[in-house]
Amino acid sequence: MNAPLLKVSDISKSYGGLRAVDGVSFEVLPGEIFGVIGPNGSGKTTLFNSVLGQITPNTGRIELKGRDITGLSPVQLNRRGVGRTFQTLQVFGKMTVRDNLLVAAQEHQGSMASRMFAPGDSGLGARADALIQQFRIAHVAHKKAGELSYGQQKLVDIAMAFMSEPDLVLLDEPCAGVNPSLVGGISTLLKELNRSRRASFVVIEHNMDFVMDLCHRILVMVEGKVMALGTPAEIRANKQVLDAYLGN
Ligand SMILES: Nc1ncnc2c1ncn2[C@@H]1O[C@H](COP(=O)(O)OP(=O)(O)OP(=O)(O)O)[C@@H](O)[C@H]1O
Repeated sequence: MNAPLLKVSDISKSYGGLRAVDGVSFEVLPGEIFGVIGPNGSGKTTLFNSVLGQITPNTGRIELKGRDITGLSPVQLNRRGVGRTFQTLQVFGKMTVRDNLLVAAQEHQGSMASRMFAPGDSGLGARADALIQQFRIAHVAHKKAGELSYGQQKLVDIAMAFMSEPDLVLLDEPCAGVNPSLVGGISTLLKELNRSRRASFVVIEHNMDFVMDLCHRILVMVEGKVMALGTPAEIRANKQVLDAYLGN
């Protein structure tokens, strides 16, 4: 069996008396698209932010390729091959699409200067151009990102996460606010990136059709705990999960 790419063991995080994440463990395999679903407030984002070094969990251990990465900062994680996207867009509206990609790579390398000055190419132009092709945004590459539709900006946002050539990308609600007609396009793109770059994903998403179609395995969180973990078919057939979603 494949050694896990990401191993999350017994993560807990409390806010006052509230156990937002309560003893969660799971593994993501190389090349896997792993979904995390659950009702609002079930702890998905807190779990994500614990894995990504954005918050410090009270307990637990996180390993990437067998090495302990618990407590590393987002920049340190990025250098080890972990990327992320946020629920809200991170693009800089006044910069062109291509410059957004160059800035993202430079920030991943720890430099903030490119946000204040014109971004240098630093040999990253070819990488940006390849992503622009792959994301089918060549026709808008030299437009200011703020002039694009929300859905197109979302594509730029996702492309930015790939500038550091990550092995693992955590996507926080990639379909939120996106026109339903573009959701299929995002799914196709993620499948393509998974195949062509061997990138693994952890995806938080409320759009159930999207998750069921895209993910190899799905973790269901309820009240900070793991309620179920399995293939889309197993999750669909799980009565406990159906009850949690359909409100009993
Ligand atoms: N910084 C914080 N301070 C206090 N409570 C918090 C904080 N962050 C999250 N919580 C609480 O922790 C619980 C889990 O929140 P979290 O945002 O992780 O859930 P979620 O599953 O991502 O929800 P959603 O689907 O709405 O994004 C919620 O009850 C939330 O109010």
